[in-house]
Amino acid sequence: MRTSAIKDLKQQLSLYFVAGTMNCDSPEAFERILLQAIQGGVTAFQFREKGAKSLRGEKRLEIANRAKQICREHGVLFIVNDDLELMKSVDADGLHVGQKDGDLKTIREATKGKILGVSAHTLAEAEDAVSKGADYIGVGPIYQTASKEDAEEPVGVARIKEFLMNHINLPLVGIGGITIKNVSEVILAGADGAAVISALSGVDSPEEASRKMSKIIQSAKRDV
Ligand SMILES: Cc1ncc(COP(=O)(O)OP(=O)(O)O)c(N)n1
Ligand SMILES: Cc1nc(C(=O)O)sc1CCOP(=O)(O)O
Ligand SMILES: [Mg+2]
Repeated sequence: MRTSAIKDLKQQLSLYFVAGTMNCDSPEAFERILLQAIQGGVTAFQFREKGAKSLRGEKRLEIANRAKQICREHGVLFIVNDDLELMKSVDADGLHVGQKDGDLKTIREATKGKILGVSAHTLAEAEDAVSKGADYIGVGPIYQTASKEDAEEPVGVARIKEFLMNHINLPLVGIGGITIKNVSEVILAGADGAAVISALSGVDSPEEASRKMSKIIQSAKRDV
């Protein structure tokens, strides 16, 4: 990736909303929440339709297409979680994979021309992701999270600082337990963005929460 493209991606990942219909009361609520969160300032969205209550088949494809449409209309990056075939079917901007989602070299080959995000919990995983051509890294869980059943132990913002001290220069996105109250700490530690599920999907006003979070992130970025 060119330096200017990395800089653009760092900005585009500032407030990264991750969600699926199972994080909301219904598919209709999912669309409404996504739109409101975008209106408040979300800059990237990851379609993570996963787990027991998630949609399958045609319905899943339909909702993914609608979410992509909403993102495109508002200039928001649209990333698909885990599912390469779905990413291709909806022509998303990219794919996000974790350490257990397959061989990274093969996934990189299959996502040429798309943004590839990779989760890293340790420095060794981050270095591996860099060497295999990831475009950004999701680091976490920064704090305790209730949104992911198989989450690792929290690593704290120290892990972000460790990556930076060891010259991991890709865009870094913190994830896991990030809220309005602690997001500034994540950005001040050096992350380029914050990825959240419950802070935007589990609130009365996703627009207001998103607006507040977005302001805090932009202001913390000026202080780094
Ligand atoms: C931005 C971002 N960072 C990390 C993750 C977690 O990915 P993974 O470890 O593959 O877990 P699942 O989300 O697939 O359950 C993410 N999704 N997004
Ligand atoms: C999807 C996901 N991945 C994580 C990781 O550590 O890789 S933590 C997480 C859940 C984030 O949800 P919330 O913002 O509600 O804590
Ligand atoms: Mg995954």
